[in-house]
Amino acid sequence: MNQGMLREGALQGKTIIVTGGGTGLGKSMSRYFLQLGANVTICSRRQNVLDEAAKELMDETGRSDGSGQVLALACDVRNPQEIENVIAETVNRFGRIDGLLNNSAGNFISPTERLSYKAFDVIVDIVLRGTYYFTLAVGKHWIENQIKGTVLNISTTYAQTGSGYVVPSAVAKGGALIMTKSLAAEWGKYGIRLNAIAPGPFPTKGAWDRLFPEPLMKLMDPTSRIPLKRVGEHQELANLAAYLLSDFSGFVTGECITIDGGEVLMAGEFNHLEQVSSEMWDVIEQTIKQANRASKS
Ligand SMILES: CCCCCCCCCCC/C=C/C(=O)SCCNC(=O)CCNC(=O)[C@H](O)C(C)(C)COP(=O)(O)OP(=O)(O)OC[C@H]1O[C@@H](n2cnc3c(N)ncnc32)[C@H](O)[C@@H]1OP(=O)(O)O
Ligand SMILES: NC(=O)C1=CN([C@@H]2O[C@H](COP(=O)(O)OP(=O)(O)OC[C@H]3O[C@@H](n4cnc5c(N)ncnc54)[C@H](OP(=O)(O)O)[C@@H]3O)[C@@H](O)[C@H]2O)C=CC1
Repeated sequence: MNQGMLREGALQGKTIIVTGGGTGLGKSMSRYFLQLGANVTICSRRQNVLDEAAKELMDETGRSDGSGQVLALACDVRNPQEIENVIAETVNRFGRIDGLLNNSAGNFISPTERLSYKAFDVIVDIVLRGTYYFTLAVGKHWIENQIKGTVLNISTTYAQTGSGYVVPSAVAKGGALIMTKSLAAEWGKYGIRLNAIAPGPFPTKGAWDRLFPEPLMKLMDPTSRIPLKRVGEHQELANLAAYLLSDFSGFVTGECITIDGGEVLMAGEFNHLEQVSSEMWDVIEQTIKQANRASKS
């Protein structure tokens, strides 16, 4: 489904900060927020990437009524001063902040025993510390100014199950998910909501270069493990993100919604039996029935 879900203007008057908004899924979600009338600040480490993305997004979605504007600010989410600068510049430009989308991440696949100490730190610092720092800074701003803001954290399905070969990411995403739920309980009294999305595979250059590189691609088809037999479309994720950042989800908080074509369900012990042919099922059925009869005699 490659279509926008919410009605036109559904995010009009809102300002949303999107970390990692210059590439991949962050850029796709930002595009949809702009189409729905939100002002969006995109931020990440590389100003040139952000500037290019901002131009592309404005060319595609540009509106003449003053809404749907993009601000591109360099910010390393590991640096609290740079985060505070993004908040100040966003308020200065758009007057307010209503939503924070923590989407920035670092990740790569590797057997854990091959990792250095620094390799763990770099991922945990971007994903867990960065998400906490940005949420804390924006949360303080909202509490001080009595704003009922909304945080949306991009998680992963393995934040709940764990996964080998991406241990630093699993640890960091797992921590960020527990932070989402913990703060949803604590800050509910301020009207602040926090939710998360756990996407399955959605092709992006950033993820594919580091998680599904050429040598692996030759070995496996990632869709074979997915009950719906396909990867996600960016608009499908953008629809869910826009809903969770909009007022339509006003009673949803502390939730993590999985959007993965059923991939996590494959943990079920018998799900791999789809490889068994119809003829083989005939044999299996007869064998079981024979055993049933034998147990009655
Ligand atoms: C099997 C089928 C799968 C299909 C695909 C499905 C995917 C679905 C699920 C995925 C869920 C999550 C996805 C994501 O998070 S995608 C996001 C990916 N995007 C990014 O990572 C963007 C930003 N990343 C980066 O900038 C870099 O990758 C990095 C995180 C490494 C940070 O860069 P930086 O320049 O700061 O760091 P260094 O290059 O200096 O590296 C730091 C240490 O890490 C070590 N390192 C780096 N890469 C590897 C590697 N491949 N293996 C082992 N170690 C590595 C590096 O050596 C440094 O350590 P040392 O200084 O001690 O050597
Ligand atoms: N694609 C997929 O299949 C899946 C993705 N996800 C999640 O979706 C999100 C987006 O990933 P995706 O679009 O695929 O990959 P990208 O690599 O395109 O996105 C990662 C973004 O994070 C930014 N970033 C990295 N380090 C920092 C930092 N220190 N400070 C600020 N920004 C930083 C990068 O920008 P820059 O380099 O300029 O700093 C980049 O824009 C991530 O949270 C990822 O974990 C989850 C499940 C599946």
